[in-house]
Amino acid sequence: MDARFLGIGELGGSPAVAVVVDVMRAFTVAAWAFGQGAEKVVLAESLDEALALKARHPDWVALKDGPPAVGFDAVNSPGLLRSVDLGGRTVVQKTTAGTVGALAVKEASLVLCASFVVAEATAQLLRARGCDSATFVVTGEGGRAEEDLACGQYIARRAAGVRTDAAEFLRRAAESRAAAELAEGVRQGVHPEDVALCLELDRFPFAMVAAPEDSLLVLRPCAVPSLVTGQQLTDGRTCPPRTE
Ligand SMILES: O=C(O)[C@H](CS(=O)(=O)O)OP(=O)(O)O
Ligand SMILES: [Mg+2]
Repeated sequence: MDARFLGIGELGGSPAVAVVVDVMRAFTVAAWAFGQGAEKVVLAESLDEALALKARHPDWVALKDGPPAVGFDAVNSPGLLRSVDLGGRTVVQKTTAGTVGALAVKEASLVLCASFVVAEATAQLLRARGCDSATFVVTGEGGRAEEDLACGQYIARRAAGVRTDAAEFLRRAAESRAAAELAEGVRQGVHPEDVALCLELDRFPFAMVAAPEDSLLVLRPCAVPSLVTGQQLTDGRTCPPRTE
């Protein structure tokens, strides 16, 4: 696979195929939202847009990073979200890096949002769609976040069909600045198990596809049936149709 690894500010236009990586924590959290039954995750452009969507749809679950805030129902923490029943709900997510990265490539014909918990499913979807090139958006730290780079590199190798031991990639993520900040309480809205949950390889059997719907960018799970992982989608949700 011809894989490029770019920060959000380095993109210079939408690629054809984009894999937007945010391990800590946006796309680990989005995967947990689907694991907890959410129907879709709307990726909001701003905190104001998230609040406006919540006002228009009071049953939606508004989620942001950082500390809890008035008007929002949840924070960007897998450890906190995993005890919330989201069956059939719509989540609106706004974070500092992950959601911004996805919106930056919303014109791409295929946008996958990824982290270690959906790594193999993401790689399998890239293979199934015949993607021989992809741009991996390293969302953290201006494109230098080690946890996002390691995860993107691991997915690229798996998408190319290269048998790869994940241990070294997970070690790099575990030793990243983001992991240290989460462990040391520098970041807010954190559960003690967040780092461990972000390093859980292939926890979920689905990839996550973002596509425009009614002028919003909407993330949905895309089940990869051959994968047996810790948790299955139980309600028959499938991939959105191929658009390219
Ligand atoms: O919630 C997170 O871990 C970060 C927020 S920050 O980097 O601590 O400001 O957001 P994300 O978009 O998930 O990287
Ligand atoms: Mg991040």
